[in-house]
Amino acid sequence: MSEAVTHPVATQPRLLSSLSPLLREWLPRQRWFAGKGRPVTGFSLVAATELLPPGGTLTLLHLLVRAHQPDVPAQGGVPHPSDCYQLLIGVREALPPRLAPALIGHPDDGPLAGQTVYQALYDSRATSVLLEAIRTRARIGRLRFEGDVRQTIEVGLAPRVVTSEQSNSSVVYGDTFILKLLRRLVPGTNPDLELPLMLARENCPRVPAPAGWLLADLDGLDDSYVLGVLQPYVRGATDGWELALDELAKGADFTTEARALGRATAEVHTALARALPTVTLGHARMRLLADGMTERLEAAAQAVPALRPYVPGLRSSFEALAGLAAEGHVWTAQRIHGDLHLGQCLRSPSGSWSLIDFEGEPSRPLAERRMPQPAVRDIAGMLRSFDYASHSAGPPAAEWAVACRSAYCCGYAEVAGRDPRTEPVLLRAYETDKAVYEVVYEARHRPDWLPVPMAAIHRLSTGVTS
Ligand SMILES: Nc1ncnc2c1ncn2[C@@H]1O[C@H](COP(=O)(O)OP(=O)(O)O)[C@@H](O)[C@H]1O
Ligand SMILES: O=P(O)(O)O[C@H]1O[C@H](CO)[C@@H](O[C@H]2O[C@H](CO)[C@@H](O)[C@H](O)[C@H]2O)[C@H](O)[C@H]1O
Repeated sequence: MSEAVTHPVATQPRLLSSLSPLLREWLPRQRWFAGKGRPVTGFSLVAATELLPPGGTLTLLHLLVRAHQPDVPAQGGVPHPSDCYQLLIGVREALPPRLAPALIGHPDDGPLAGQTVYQALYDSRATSVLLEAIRTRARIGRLRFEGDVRQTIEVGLAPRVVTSEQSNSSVVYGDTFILKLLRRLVPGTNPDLELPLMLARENCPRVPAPAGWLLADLDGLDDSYVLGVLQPYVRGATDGWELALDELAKGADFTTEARALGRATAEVHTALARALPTVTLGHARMRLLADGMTERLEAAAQAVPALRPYVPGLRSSFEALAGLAAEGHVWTAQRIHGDLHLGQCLRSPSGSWSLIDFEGEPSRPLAERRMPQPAVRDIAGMLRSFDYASHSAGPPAAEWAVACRSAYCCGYAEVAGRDPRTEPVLLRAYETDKAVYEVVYEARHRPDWLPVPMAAIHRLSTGVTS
Protein backbone atom coordinates (compact mmCIF):
# COMPACT_ATOMS: atom_id res chain seq x y z
CA MET A 1 0.00 0.00 0.00
CA SER A 2 1.27 3.50 -0.82
CA GLU A 3 2.24 6.07 1.79
CA ALA A 4 -0.53 8.50 2.75
CA VAL A 5 -0.13 11.83 0.97
CA THR A 6 -1.53 14.98 2.53
CA HIS A 7 -1.59 18.24 0.66
CA PRO A 8 -1.78 21.59 2.49
CA VAL A 9 -5.44 22.34 1.74
CA ALA A 10 -6.53 19.89 4.42
CA THR A 11 -5.56 22.54 6.94
CA GLN A 12 -6.80 25.53 4.95
CA PRO A 13 -9.13 27.09 7.54
CA ARG A 14 -10.94 29.63 5.35
CA LEU A 15 -11.69 27.30 2.47
CA LEU A 16 -15.33 26.89 3.43
CA SER A 17 -15.99 30.60 3.90
CA SER A 18 -14.82 31.01 0.31
CA LEU A 19 -17.18 28.29 -0.96
CA SER A 20 -20.25 28.70 1.30
CA PRO A 21 -22.08 31.41 -0.68
CA LEU A 22 -21.76 29.33 -3.85
CA LEU A 23 -22.76 26.05 -2.19
CA ARG A 24 -25.82 27.67 -0.60
CA GLU A 25 -27.17 28.31 -4.10
CA TRP A 26 -25.89 25.24 -5.86
CA LEU A 27 -26.38 22.37 -3.39
CA PRO A 28 -30.20 22.57 -2.96
CA ARG A 29 -30.59 22.38 -6.76
CA GLN A 30 -28.88 18.99 -6.99
CA ARG A 31 -31.16 15.96 -7.48
CA TRP A 32 -29.26 14.11 -4.72
CA PHE A 33 -29.74 16.86 -2.12
CA ALA A 34 -31.85 15.22 0.58
CA GLY A 35 -33.04 18.31 2.44
CA LYS A 36 -35.21 19.87 -0.27
CA GLY A 37 -37.76 22.44 0.87
CA ARG A 38 -35.79 23.63 3.91
CA PRO A 39 -33.29 26.47 3.81
CA VAL A 40 -29.59 25.71 4.29
CA THR A 41 -28.52 27.82 7.26
CA GLY A 42 -24.80 27.05 7.10
CA PHE A 43 -22.07 24.56 6.35
CA SER A 44 -19.31 22.90 8.28
CA LEU A 45 -16.32 21.15 6.80
CA VAL A 46 -16.03 17.51 7.86
CA ALA A 47 -12.92 16.79 5.76
CA ALA A 48 -11.01 18.42 2.92
CA THR A 49 -8.42 16.63 0.83
CA GLU A 50 -6.49 17.94 -2.12
CA LEU A 51 -6.22 15.08 -4.62
CA LEU A 52 -3.46 16.61 -6.78
CA PRO A 53 -0.17 18.17 -5.72
CA PRO A 54 -0.37 21.98 -5.42
CA GLY A 55 0.97 24.25 -8.12
CA GLY A 56 -0.79 22.83 -11.21
CA THR A 57 -3.53 24.43 -13.34
CA LEU A 58 -6.17 22.27 -11.64
CA THR A 59 -6.84 22.18 -7.91
CA LEU A 60 -8.91 19.11 -7.12
CA LEU A 61 -10.73 19.20 -3.82
CA HIS A 62 -12.43 16.23 -2.24
CA LEU A 63 -14.78 17.67 0.37
CA LEU A 64 -17.09 16.21 2.97
CA VAL A 65 -19.41 19.05 3.88
CA ARG A 66 -22.19 19.10 6.44
CA ALA A 67 -25.20 21.20 5.39
CA HIS A 68 -27.15 22.57 8.36
CA GLN A 69 -30.90 22.96 8.07
CA PRO A 70 -33.75 23.73 10.50
CA ASP A 71 -34.61 20.61 12.46
CA VAL A 72 -38.09 19.90 11.10
CA PRO A 73 -39.08 16.61 9.55
CA ALA A 74 -39.23 16.60 5.78
CA GLN A 75 -42.60 15.38 4.41
CA GLY A 76 -43.30 12.16 6.23
CA GLY A 77 -39.60 11.64 6.93
CA VAL A 78 -37.34 11.70 9.94
CA PRO A 79 -35.76 15.01 10.99
CA HIS A 80 -32.38 15.69 9.37
CA PRO A 81 -30.81 18.59 11.26
CA SER A 82 -27.71 18.20 9.10
CA ASP A 83 -26.54 15.88 6.36
CA CYS A 84 -23.00 15.18 5.21
CA TYR A 85 -22.40 15.35 1.45
CA GLN A 86 -19.48 14.25 -0.69
CA LEU A 87 -18.35 16.88 -3.21
CA LEU A 88 -15.63 16.77 -5.84
CA ILE A 89 -14.75 20.35 -6.60
CA GLY A 90 -12.40 21.62 -9.30
CA VAL A 91 -10.73 25.01 -9.09
CA ARG A 92 -9.10 26.65 -12.10
CA GLU A 93 -8.17 30.18 -13.15
CA ALA A 94 -10.63 29.89 -16.05
CA LEU A 95 -12.81 27.07 -17.37
CA PRO A 96 -12.18 25.57 -20.79
CA PRO A 97 -15.42 25.85 -22.87
CA ARG A 98 -16.09 22.08 -22.65
CA LEU A 99 -16.46 22.47 -18.86
CA ALA A 100 -18.81 25.47 -18.98
CA PRO A 101 -21.90 23.37 -17.98
CA ALA A 102 -20.05 22.30 -14.83
CA LEU A 103 -19.59 25.84 -13.47
CA ILE A 104 -20.56 26.38 -9.83
CA GLY A 105 -19.35 29.99 -9.55
CA HIS A 106 -16.61 32.45 -8.66
CA PRO A 107 -15.90 32.99 -4.95
CA ASP A 108 -15.73 36.64 -3.92
CA ASP A 109 -13.34 36.21 -1.03
CA GLY A 110 -11.25 33.76 0.96
CA PRO A 111 -8.46 31.60 -0.41
CA LEU A 112 -10.36 30.85 -3.66
CA ALA A 113 -11.30 34.49 -4.46
CA GLY A 114 -11.22 35.24 -8.17
CA GLN A 115 -10.92 31.59 -9.17
CA THR A 116 -13.44 29.43 -11.04
CA VAL A 117 -15.11 26.68 -9.02
CA TYR A 118 -16.83 23.80 -10.85
CA GLN A 119 -18.11 20.22 -10.61
CA ALA A 120 -15.00 18.19 -11.20
CA LEU A 121 -16.98 15.05 -12.07
CA TYR A 122 -17.37 16.59 -15.56
CA ASP A 123 -13.61 16.93 -15.93
CA SER A 124 -11.94 13.80 -17.25
CA ARG A 125 -8.60 14.96 -15.83
CA ALA A 126 -10.15 14.98 -12.38
CA THR A 127 -12.07 11.71 -12.61
CA SER A 128 -8.98 9.92 -13.99
CA VAL A 129 -7.33 10.74 -10.67
CA LEU A 130 -9.98 8.72 -8.81
CA LEU A 131 -9.56 5.61 -10.98
CA GLU A 132 -5.79 5.84 -10.79
CA ALA A 133 -6.00 6.10 -6.99
CA ILE A 134 -8.13 2.93 -6.85
CA ARG A 135 -5.82 1.15 -9.30
CA THR A 136 -2.77 1.96 -7.18
CA ARG A 137 -4.55 1.43 -3.83
CA ALA A 138 -3.56 4.98 -2.84
CA ARG A 139 -4.05 6.69 0.49
CA ILE A 140 -4.45 10.45 0.26
CA GLY A 141 -4.91 12.16 3.61
CA ARG A 142 -7.85 10.41 5.26
CA LEU A 143 -9.02 8.82 2.01
CA ARG A 144 -8.34 5.15 1.45
CA PHE A 145 -8.67 3.63 -2.04
CA GLU A 146 -8.95 -0.17 -2.21
CA GLY A 147 -9.73 -2.88 -4.71
CA ASP A 148 -10.24 -6.53 -5.51
CA VAL A 149 -6.85 -7.97 -6.43
CA ARG A 150 -8.53 -10.43 -8.82
CA GLN A 151 -9.80 -7.66 -11.08
CA THR A 152 -7.33 -5.83 -13.29
CA ILE A 153 -7.90 -2.15 -13.88
CA GLU A 154 -6.18 -1.00 -17.07
CA VAL A 155 -4.27 2.30 -17.05
CA GLY A 156 -5.83 5.30 -18.77
CA LEU A 157 -9.46 4.23 -19.27
CA ALA A 158 -11.32 7.29 -20.60
CA PRO A 159 -13.90 8.64 -18.12
CA ARG A 160 -17.33 10.12 -18.83
CA VAL A 161 -19.80 11.32 -16.25
CA VAL A 162 -23.29 9.76 -16.25
CA THR A 163 -25.72 12.62 -16.83
CA SER A 164 -29.04 10.82 -16.29
CA GLU A 165 -30.99 11.52 -13.10
CA GLN A 166 -29.54 9.61 -10.16
CA SER A 167 -29.70 9.58 -6.38
CA ASN A 168 -25.88 9.56 -6.39
CA SER A 169 -23.33 10.35 -9.15
CA SER A 170 -21.51 7.94 -11.46
CA VAL A 171 -18.59 7.99 -13.87
CA VAL A 172 -18.05 5.35 -16.57
CA TYR A 173 -14.44 4.47 -17.46
CA GLY A 174 -13.87 3.22 -20.99
CA ASP A 175 -17.16 1.26 -20.92
CA THR A 176 -15.26 -1.11 -18.64
CA PHE A 177 -16.02 0.14 -15.12
CA ILE A 178 -18.54 2.41 -13.47
CA LEU A 179 -17.71 4.33 -10.29
CA LYS A 180 -20.62 5.40 -8.13
CA LEU A 181 -19.82 8.22 -5.71
CA LEU A 182 -22.31 8.26 -2.86
CA ARG A 183 -23.58 11.76 -2.20
CA ARG A 184 -25.28 11.77 1.22
CA LEU A 185 -23.00 9.97 3.61
CA VAL A 186 -23.51 8.23 6.92
CA PRO A 187 -20.65 6.50 8.70
CA GLY A 188 -20.70 2.72 8.79
CA THR A 189 -20.93 -0.29 6.55
CA ASN A 190 -22.86 0.67 3.43
CA PRO A 191 -24.97 -2.13 1.93
CA ASP A 192 -24.15 -0.85 -1.57
CA LEU A 193 -20.62 -2.16 -1.01
CA GLU A 194 -21.28 -4.82 1.62
CA LEU A 195 -23.87 -6.87 -0.27
CA PRO A 196 -22.19 -6.94 -3.71
CA LEU A 197 -18.94 -8.01 -1.95
CA MET A 198 -20.80 -10.82 -0.19
CA LEU A 199 -22.52 -11.88 -3.41
CA ALA A 200 -19.19 -11.92 -5.24
CA ARG A 201 -17.84 -14.22 -2.53
CA GLU A 202 -20.84 -16.49 -3.15
CA ASN A 203 -20.07 -16.42 -6.90
CA CYS A 204 -23.51 -15.01 -7.60
CA PRO A 205 -23.39 -13.89 -11.24
CA ARG A 206 -26.45 -11.62 -10.94
CA VAL A 207 -24.58 -8.70 -9.35
CA PRO A 208 -21.45 -6.98 -10.77
CA ALA A 209 -18.62 -7.72 -8.30
CA PRO A 210 -16.99 -4.59 -6.79
CA ALA A 211 -13.60 -3.99 -8.40
CA GLY A 212 -12.66 -1.13 -6.08
CA TRP A 213 -13.97 1.22 -3.43
CA LEU A 214 -13.01 4.32 -1.51
CA LEU A 215 -13.39 5.07 2.15
CA ALA A 216 -12.76 8.00 4.51
CA ASP A 217 -11.35 7.35 7.99
CA LEU A 218 -12.15 10.37 10.09
CA ASP A 219 -10.91 11.29 13.56
CA GLY A 220 -13.25 10.42 16.39
CA LEU A 221 -15.32 7.94 14.38
CA ASP A 222 -15.10 4.17 14.84
CA ASP A 223 -16.64 3.57 11.43
CA SER A 224 -15.31 4.67 8.05
CA TYR A 225 -17.48 6.45 5.53
CA VAL A 226 -17.99 4.45 2.33
CA LEU A 227 -17.54 7.08 -0.39
CA GLY A 228 -17.86 5.09 -3.59
CA VAL A 229 -17.85 1.73 -5.34
CA LEU A 230 -16.28 0.76 -8.69
CA GLN A 231 -17.98 -2.09 -10.57
CA PRO A 232 -17.59 -3.73 -13.97
CA TYR A 233 -19.77 -1.85 -16.45
CA VAL A 234 -22.43 -3.97 -18.15
CA ARG A 235 -21.85 -2.82 -21.74
CA GLY A 236 -24.86 -2.07 -23.91
CA ALA A 237 -27.25 -2.83 -21.04
CA THR A 238 -30.85 -1.65 -20.97
CA ASP A 239 -32.54 -1.20 -17.63
CA GLY A 240 -35.74 -3.03 -16.90
CA TRP A 241 -37.77 0.16 -16.73
CA GLU A 242 -36.79 1.34 -20.22
CA LEU A 243 -37.25 -2.15 -21.58
CA ALA A 244 -40.69 -2.55 -20.02
CA LEU A 245 -41.85 0.82 -21.37
CA ASP A 246 -40.54 -0.02 -24.87
CA GLU A 247 -42.35 -3.34 -24.87
CA LEU A 248 -45.53 -1.76 -23.54
CA ALA A 249 -45.42 0.91 -26.26
CA LYS A 250 -45.18 -1.85 -28.88
CA GLY A 251 -48.00 -3.79 -27.21
CA ALA A 252 -45.46 -6.61 -26.76
CA ASP A 253 -45.41 -9.33 -24.16
CA PHE A 254 -43.03 -8.84 -21.22
CA THR A 255 -43.80 -12.00 -19.27
CA THR A 256 -40.68 -13.86 -20.45
CA GLU A 257 -38.51 -11.05 -19.08
CA ALA A 258 -40.63 -10.76 -15.93
CA ARG A 259 -40.14 -14.46 -15.28
CA ALA A 260 -36.35 -14.12 -15.83
CA LEU A 261 -36.36 -11.21 -13.38
CA GLY A 262 -38.16 -13.38 -10.83
CA ARG A 263 -35.48 -16.03 -11.24
CA ALA A 264 -32.69 -13.43 -10.92
CA THR A 265 -34.24 -12.00 -7.75
CA ALA A 266 -34.49 -15.47 -6.23
CA GLU A 267 -30.86 -16.24 -7.14
CA VAL A 268 -29.74 -13.10 -5.31
CA HIS A 269 -31.95 -13.83 -2.30
CA THR A 270 -30.72 -17.42 -2.09
CA ALA A 271 -27.07 -16.29 -2.20
CA LEU A 272 -27.67 -13.59 0.43
CA ALA A 273 -29.40 -16.09 2.72
CA ARG A 274 -26.33 -18.35 2.40
CA ALA A 275 -23.84 -15.53 2.97
CA LEU A 276 -25.38 -13.65 5.88
CA PRO A 277 -27.38 -14.59 8.97
CA THR A 278 -31.11 -15.15 8.72
CA VAL A 279 -33.49 -14.74 11.64
CA THR A 280 -36.91 -16.08 12.54
CA LEU A 281 -39.62 -13.47 12.94
CA GLY A 282 -42.06 -14.52 15.60
CA HIS A 283 -44.85 -12.56 17.20
CA ALA A 284 -42.83 -9.80 18.88
CA ARG A 285 -40.61 -9.01 15.89
CA MET A 286 -43.42 -9.14 13.36
CA ARG A 287 -45.53 -6.92 15.58
CA LEU A 288 -42.67 -4.38 15.54
CA LEU A 289 -42.47 -4.54 11.73
CA ALA A 290 -46.23 -4.14 11.39
CA ASP A 291 -46.19 -1.22 13.85
CA GLY A 292 -43.40 0.39 11.80
CA MET A 293 -45.58 0.13 8.69
CA THR A 294 -48.50 1.71 10.53
CA GLU A 295 -46.29 4.55 11.80
CA ARG A 296 -44.99 5.21 8.29
CA LEU A 297 -48.55 5.24 7.02
CA GLU A 298 -49.60 7.78 9.63
CA ALA A 299 -46.58 10.00 8.96
CA ALA A 300 -47.24 9.77 5.22
CA ALA A 301 -50.89 10.73 5.70
CA GLN A 302 -49.78 13.79 7.68
CA ALA A 303 -47.54 14.80 4.81
CA VAL A 304 -49.80 13.92 1.88
CA PRO A 305 -53.46 14.73 2.63
CA ALA A 306 -54.72 12.73 -0.40
CA LEU A 307 -53.78 9.58 1.52
CA ARG A 308 -56.00 10.28 4.53
CA PRO A 309 -59.30 8.73 3.36
CA TYR A 310 -57.50 5.44 2.70
CA VAL A 311 -55.77 5.11 6.07
CA PRO A 312 -58.30 2.74 7.73
CA GLY A 313 -58.32 0.35 4.74
CA LEU A 314 -54.54 0.36 4.48
CA ARG A 315 -54.03 -0.05 8.20
CA SER A 316 -56.10 -3.24 8.07
CA SER A 317 -53.30 -4.87 5.96
CA PHE A 318 -50.81 -4.27 8.74
CA GLU A 319 -53.28 -5.40 11.43
CA ALA A 320 -53.90 -8.62 9.51
CA LEU A 321 -50.16 -9.30 9.49
CA ALA A 322 -49.82 -8.64 13.22
CA GLY A 323 -52.91 -10.86 13.73
CA LEU A 324 -51.25 -13.79 11.92
CA ALA A 325 -48.16 -13.32 14.06
CA ALA A 326 -50.30 -13.35 17.22
CA GLU A 327 -51.72 -16.72 16.09
CA GLY A 328 -48.18 -18.14 16.11
CA HIS A 329 -47.25 -17.82 12.45
CA VAL A 330 -43.49 -17.31 11.93
CA TRP A 331 -41.48 -15.98 8.98
CA THR A 332 -37.83 -15.91 7.97
CA ALA A 333 -35.95 -12.67 7.54
CA GLN A 334 -32.71 -12.24 5.63
CA ARG A 335 -30.62 -9.49 4.02
CA ILE A 336 -32.33 -8.20 0.90
CA HIS A 337 -31.84 -5.56 -1.81
CA GLY A 338 -34.11 -3.11 -0.02
CA ASP A 339 -35.26 -0.87 -2.90
CA LEU A 340 -35.83 -3.23 -5.79
CA HIS A 341 -37.63 -1.92 -8.86
CA LEU A 342 -37.31 -2.27 -12.63
CA GLY A 343 -34.77 0.58 -12.81
CA GLN A 344 -32.38 -1.45 -10.64
CA CYS A 345 -32.28 -4.36 -13.10
CA LEU A 346 -29.94 -4.29 -16.10
CA ARG A 347 -30.31 -6.62 -19.06
CA SER A 348 -27.14 -7.28 -21.03
CA PRO A 349 -27.33 -7.62 -24.84
CA SER A 350 -27.02 -11.39 -24.33
CA GLY A 351 -30.23 -11.29 -22.28
CA SER A 352 -28.87 -11.93 -18.78
CA TRP A 353 -30.11 -9.82 -15.89
CA SER A 354 -28.00 -8.05 -13.22
CA LEU A 355 -29.30 -6.30 -10.12
CA ILE A 356 -27.62 -3.06 -9.02
CA ASP A 357 -27.89 -0.38 -6.32
CA PHE A 358 -28.03 -2.21 -2.99
CA GLU A 359 -28.10 1.04 -1.00
CA GLY A 360 -31.70 0.44 0.14
CA GLU A 361 -34.19 3.28 0.51
CA PRO A 362 -31.77 6.18 1.08
CA SER A 363 -34.14 8.06 3.41
CA ARG A 364 -34.13 5.23 5.97
CA PRO A 365 -31.43 4.96 8.66
CA LEU A 366 -28.46 2.75 7.78
CA ALA A 367 -29.04 0.37 10.71
CA GLU A 368 -32.61 -0.23 9.55
CA ARG A 369 -31.49 -0.77 5.96
CA ARG A 370 -29.01 -3.43 7.12
CA MET A 371 -31.51 -5.44 9.16
CA PRO A 372 -32.69 -8.85 7.94
CA GLN A 373 -36.17 -8.52 6.47
CA PRO A 374 -38.67 -10.80 4.77
CA ALA A 375 -37.51 -11.33 1.17
CA VAL A 376 -41.04 -10.53 0.09
CA ARG A 377 -40.22 -6.86 0.59
CA ASP A 378 -38.08 -6.89 -2.58
CA ILE A 379 -40.73 -8.90 -4.39
CA ALA A 380 -43.37 -6.34 -3.43
CA GLY A 381 -41.06 -3.60 -4.83
CA MET A 382 -40.90 -5.36 -8.20
CA LEU A 383 -44.63 -6.01 -8.27
CA ARG A 384 -45.19 -2.31 -7.69
CA SER A 385 -42.79 -1.56 -10.52
CA PHE A 386 -44.80 -3.56 -13.09
CA ASP A 387 -47.82 -1.59 -11.94
CA TYR A 388 -45.89 1.70 -12.34
CA ALA A 389 -44.82 0.75 -15.85
CA SER A 390 -48.38 -0.11 -16.84
CA HIS A 391 -49.51 3.40 -15.80
CA SER A 392 -46.67 5.25 -17.45
CA ALA A 393 -47.07 4.37 -21.10
CA GLY A 394 -50.52 5.81 -21.67
CA PRO A 395 -53.84 4.48 -20.34
CA PRO A 396 -53.23 1.94 -17.55
CA ALA A 397 -52.52 -1.47 -19.10
CA ALA A 398 -53.93 -3.45 -16.20
CA GLU A 399 -53.79 -6.87 -17.88
CA TRP A 400 -50.14 -6.35 -18.85
CA ALA A 401 -49.25 -5.64 -15.23
CA VAL A 402 -51.24 -8.60 -13.90
CA ALA A 403 -49.51 -10.96 -16.36
CA CYS A 404 -46.03 -9.63 -15.51
CA ARG A 405 -46.66 -9.81 -11.79
CA SER A 406 -47.77 -13.41 -12.12
CA ALA A 407 -44.82 -14.38 -14.36
CA TYR A 408 -42.38 -12.72 -11.95
CA CYS A 409 -43.77 -14.74 -9.00
CA CYS A 410 -43.60 -17.96 -11.06
CA GLY A 411 -39.96 -17.27 -12.00
CA TYR A 412 -39.15 -16.56 -8.36
CA ALA A 413 -40.76 -19.83 -7.27
CA GLU A 414 -38.78 -21.82 -9.85
CA VAL A 415 -35.51 -20.90 -8.12
CA ALA A 416 -36.51 -20.25 -4.50
CA GLY A 417 -38.91 -23.17 -4.24
CA ARG A 418 -41.71 -21.01 -2.84
CA ASP A 419 -44.19 -18.75 -4.57
CA PRO A 420 -44.61 -15.39 -2.79
CA ARG A 421 -48.36 -15.53 -3.48
CA THR A 422 -48.70 -18.37 -0.97
CA GLU A 423 -48.29 -15.68 1.74
CA PRO A 424 -50.97 -13.19 0.63
CA VAL A 425 -51.22 -11.35 3.95
CA LEU A 426 -47.47 -10.73 4.06
CA LEU A 427 -47.35 -9.73 0.41
CA ARG A 428 -50.24 -7.32 0.71
CA ALA A 429 -48.72 -5.67 3.80
CA TYR A 430 -45.38 -5.16 2.04
CA GLU A 431 -46.96 -3.95 -1.16
CA THR A 432 -49.02 -1.48 0.84
CA ASP A 433 -45.96 -0.28 2.74
CA LYS A 434 -44.12 0.27 -0.57
CA ALA A 435 -47.03 2.12 -2.15
CA VAL A 436 -47.18 4.40 0.90
CA TYR A 437 -43.44 5.08 0.55
CA GLU A 438 -43.98 5.86 -3.14
CA VAL A 439 -46.77 8.32 -2.38
CA VAL A 440 -44.37 10.29 -0.17
CA TYR A 441 -41.52 9.92 -2.68
CA GLU A 442 -43.64 11.20 -5.57
CA ALA A 443 -45.21 14.02 -3.55
CA ARG A 444 -41.71 15.19 -2.69
CA HIS A 445 -39.85 14.60 -5.96
CA ARG A 446 -42.30 14.16 -8.86
CA PRO A 447 -45.80 15.40 -7.96
CA ASP A 448 -47.03 14.65 -11.50
CA TRP A 449 -46.48 10.95 -10.80
CA LEU A 450 -48.56 10.91 -7.61
CA PRO A 451 -51.61 9.35 -9.35
CA VAL A 452 -49.56 6.19 -10.05
CA PRO A 453 -49.04 5.05 -6.44
CA MET A 454 -52.43 6.56 -5.50
CA ALA A 455 -54.15 4.11 -7.89
CA ALA A 456 -52.45 1.28 -6.02
CA ILE A 457 -53.41 2.81 -2.69
CA HIS A 458 -57.01 2.77 -3.82
CA ARG A 459 -56.78 -0.88 -4.91
CA LEU A 460 -54.87 -2.07 -1.82
CA SER A 461 -57.12 -0.22 0.63
CA THR A 462 -60.04 -2.29 -0.59
CA GLY A 463 -58.08 -5.54 -0.22
CA VAL A 464 -57.58 -6.21 -3.96
CA THR A 465 -54.04 -7.51 -4.33
CA SER A 466 -53.69 -7.75 -8.09
N1 LIG B 1 -22.64 -2.12 -13.43
C1 LIG B 1 -23.31 -1.28 -14.26
N2 LIG B 1 -23.25 -1.42 -15.61
C2 LIG B 1 -23.90 -0.58 -16.44
N3 LIG B 1 -24.61 0.46 -16.02
C3 LIG B 1 -24.72 0.65 -14.69
C4 LIG B 1 -24.08 -0.20 -13.74
N4 LIG B 1 -24.35 0.24 -12.49
C5 LIG B 1 -25.13 1.32 -12.66
N5 LIG B 1 -25.35 1.57 -13.96
C6 LIG B 1 -26.14 2.69 -14.54
O1 LIG B 1 -26.04 3.80 -13.67
C7 LIG B 1 -27.34 4.19 -13.19
C8 LIG B 1 -27.25 4.61 -11.74
O2 LIG B 1 -26.80 3.54 -10.93
P1 LIG B 1 -27.40 3.29 -9.48
O3 LIG B 1 -26.55 2.29 -8.78
O4 LIG B 1 -28.87 2.98 -9.57
O5 LIG B 1 -27.18 4.72 -8.83
P2 LIG B 1 -28.09 5.65 -7.89
O6 LIG B 1 -27.96 5.11 -6.49
O7 LIG B 1 -27.46 6.97 -8.05
O8 LIG B 1 -29.53 5.62 -8.39
C9 LIG B 1 -28.22 2.95 -13.41
O9 LIG B 1 -29.56 3.29 -13.63
C10 LIG B 1 -27.61 2.32 -14.65
O10 LIG B 1 -28.14 2.91 -15.80
O1 LIG C 1 -33.20 6.55 -6.83
P1 LIG C 1 -33.51 5.10 -6.63
O2 LIG C 1 -33.46 4.30 -7.89
O3 LIG C 1 -32.73 4.51 -5.51
O4 LIG C 1 -35.07 4.96 -6.15
C1 LIG C 1 -35.94 6.05 -5.91
O5 LIG C 1 -36.39 6.59 -7.15
C2 LIG C 1 -37.22 5.72 -7.96
C3 LIG C 1 -37.66 6.52 -9.19
O6 LIG C 1 -36.56 6.86 -9.96
C4 LIG C 1 -38.45 5.26 -7.18
O7 LIG C 1 -39.12 4.27 -7.98
C5 LIG C 1 -40.48 4.47 -8.31
O8 LIG C 1 -40.55 4.87 -9.68
C6 LIG C 1 -40.04 3.90 -10.62
C7 LIG C 1 -40.25 4.47 -12.02
O9 LIG C 1 -39.51 5.65 -12.18
C8 LIG C 1 -40.78 2.57 -10.48
O10 LIG C 1 -40.20 1.59 -11.34
C9 LIG C 1 -40.68 2.07 -9.04
O11 LIG C 1 -41.43 0.87 -8.90
C10 LIG C 1 -41.22 3.15 -8.11
O12 LIG C 1 -41.05 2.74 -6.74
C11 LIG C 1 -38.01 4.59 -5.89
O13 LIG C 1 -39.17 4.22 -5.14
C12 LIG C 1 -37.14 5.57 -5.08
O14 LIG C 1 -36.66 4.95 -3.90
